[in-house]
Amino acid sequence: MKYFIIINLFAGGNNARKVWPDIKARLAAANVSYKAVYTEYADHAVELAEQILSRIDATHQKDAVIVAAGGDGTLHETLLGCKRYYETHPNENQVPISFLPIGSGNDFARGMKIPLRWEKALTNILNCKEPTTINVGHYTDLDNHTDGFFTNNFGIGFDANVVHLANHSSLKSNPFFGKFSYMAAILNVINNFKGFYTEISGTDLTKKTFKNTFLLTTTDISYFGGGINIVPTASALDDHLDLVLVEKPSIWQLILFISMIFLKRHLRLKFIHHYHEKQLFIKTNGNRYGQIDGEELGERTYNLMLETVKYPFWIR
Ligand SMILES: Nc1ncnc2c1ncn2[C@@H]1O[C@H](COP(=O)(O)OP(=O)(O)OP(=O)(O)O)[C@@H](O)[C@H]1O
Repeated sequence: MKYFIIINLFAGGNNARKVWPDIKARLAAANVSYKAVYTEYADHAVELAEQILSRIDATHQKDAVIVAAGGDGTLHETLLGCKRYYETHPNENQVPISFLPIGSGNDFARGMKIPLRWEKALTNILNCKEPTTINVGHYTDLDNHTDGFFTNNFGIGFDANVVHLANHSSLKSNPFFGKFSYMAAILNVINNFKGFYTEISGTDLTKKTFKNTFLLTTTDISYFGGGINIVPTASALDDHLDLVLVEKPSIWQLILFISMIFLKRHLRLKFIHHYHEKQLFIKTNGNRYGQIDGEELGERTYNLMLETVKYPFWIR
């Protein structure tokens, strides 16, 4: 096999930069044929994946693997680049994507049971013999006719507000307080969050409306937010998506919600709604923050159709 590695050295708060020399040494020791390319700016992995695919000739498409080495954001961008390439080259064999989790959250690795230690994850990649087809998330914005993909989740509301605030917090770049930026953002959002109106419907779900939505996450895997087991039964191996909608809780309900997450019983709470659907429609009012696979989407309104589409992965 020939491995094309897209590495984000900034992933995991520079963890990737620290472990990369060891990864290269391991690849050299195992006499692995690979080519590494480095992301130089945000979204660069999209372009790098497209460039790699455009340079692999037809005879080598069956022996090639693209490895996203970094966090969930690097994997997200790599998938987007591959999907965009095959939109214009639909008759080519799809080169599988693999994931070496050396980022911070690594939710995709948790969800797909990819070892979180890079040594083990790399061994699995090198021992893998065939691709596994995964059902990744696909969304279409019904207002402006754009679309995109996600390996993990598409969140509107609480989680997206936290990602936004933490990313723009002055604490984040502080060497000592940086690690508290998410905690500070969570407390801030809990204090100031205003619930929003949502309409949802699905393949087997007639329209439901909620006046005071707090968290609205469509997930393809069981984890979100860097290790929170939001839907323990969710799986990217089936062709369904799971939607979790939390109505704005009181402080006591919030404490109950958090405690029940640890017991994996939070989906039974009456202010939490869980749907497992092949296709979902989501409409919200007013400008709201969104996040996809932990990457900020900015503030906007949403009129979405979500479903899964298939892509080969090189993971087991
Ligand atoms: N050279 C670069 N300079 C600045 N940002 C970069 C660069 N390369 C990649 N990025 C951006 O870094 C961001 C975070 O990357 P990534 O998600 O891989 O790591 P992480 O945030 O540590 O991990 P996780 O998402 O699993 O928590 C992505 O938005 C990506 O676009």
